[in-house]
Amino acid sequence: MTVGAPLLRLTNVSKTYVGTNALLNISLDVEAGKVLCLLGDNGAGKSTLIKILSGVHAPTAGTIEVNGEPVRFSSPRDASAYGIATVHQFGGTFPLMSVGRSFFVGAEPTKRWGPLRRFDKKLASEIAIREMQSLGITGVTDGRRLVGSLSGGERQALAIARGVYFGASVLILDEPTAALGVKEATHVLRIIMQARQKGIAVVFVTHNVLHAISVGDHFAVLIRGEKADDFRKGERTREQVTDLMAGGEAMAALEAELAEMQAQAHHDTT
Ligand SMILES: Nc1ncnc2c1ncn2[C@@H]1O[C@H](COP(=O)(O)OP(=O)(O)OP(=O)(O)O)[C@@H](O)[C@H]1O
Repeated sequence: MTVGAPLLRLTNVSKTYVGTNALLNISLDVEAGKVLCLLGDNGAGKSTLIKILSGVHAPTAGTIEVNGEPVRFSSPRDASAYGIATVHQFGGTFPLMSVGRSFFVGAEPTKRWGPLRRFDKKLASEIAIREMQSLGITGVTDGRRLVGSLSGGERQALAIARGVYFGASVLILDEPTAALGVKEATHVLRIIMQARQKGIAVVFVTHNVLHAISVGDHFAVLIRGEKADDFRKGERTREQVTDLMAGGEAMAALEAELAEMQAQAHHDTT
């Protein structure tokens, strides 16, 4: 471990699929107790970056360091052994599993598994419910409920609670607020802040500028696989970020076209 090194550092990371440069020379630092927002429109390379960080894909070029030490993740298990937990968009894919069981599924038996020598459903349920409640989710009181019966926000909370409980130092959240209503999204944003307060590094992947700005400390904007901007809280306005993501010129062209259509409609009715 190198003193002062960021928890996770990417240097000039690129990923090429056949015929596509999905990522080109991405350098990023992920710091403990901070929220790094990864912004980008469809196809910008966000999922590819998540796959690299979570050990699903190896980069074609570039280096990854954890606490200053170069690493190579050859599987998601490798990344998780380094404390990197990834929460996918719908908070996990076990709709027919109980909340209690899904909380412990795939967990490393050596870590917090100790008291559960054989799977103890009652205890697993109690722990899952307690951990969700500690993140302010009070609507789920029975760990026997099926994951599929939880709301989108509750599923996200369950997956985040699980990451926190099993000692993640980096939580990667893939579009955690995308499918949620305003109230639930707000709750998930609050949970992100709680994880940050616990000293966890959060990588919040989103295309929602408002959500990003409300919780982010550090921001990177991806456009067609390249890092188009990298800034800290307060250094850009919401409009500046939205314009950059939408591609300023494309937006101006659309506005001009809409104005013309409106003028035409006005002309037709008079
Ligand atoms: N397995 C693959 N093979 C070939 N090209 C791929 C593959 N996966 C992604 N790509 C391409 O790489 C580019 C980046 O895709 P990626 O899925 O990382 O973007 P994204 O920002 O996550 O988009 P979205 O928000 O739509 O999921 C796109 O042009 C995509 O078509």
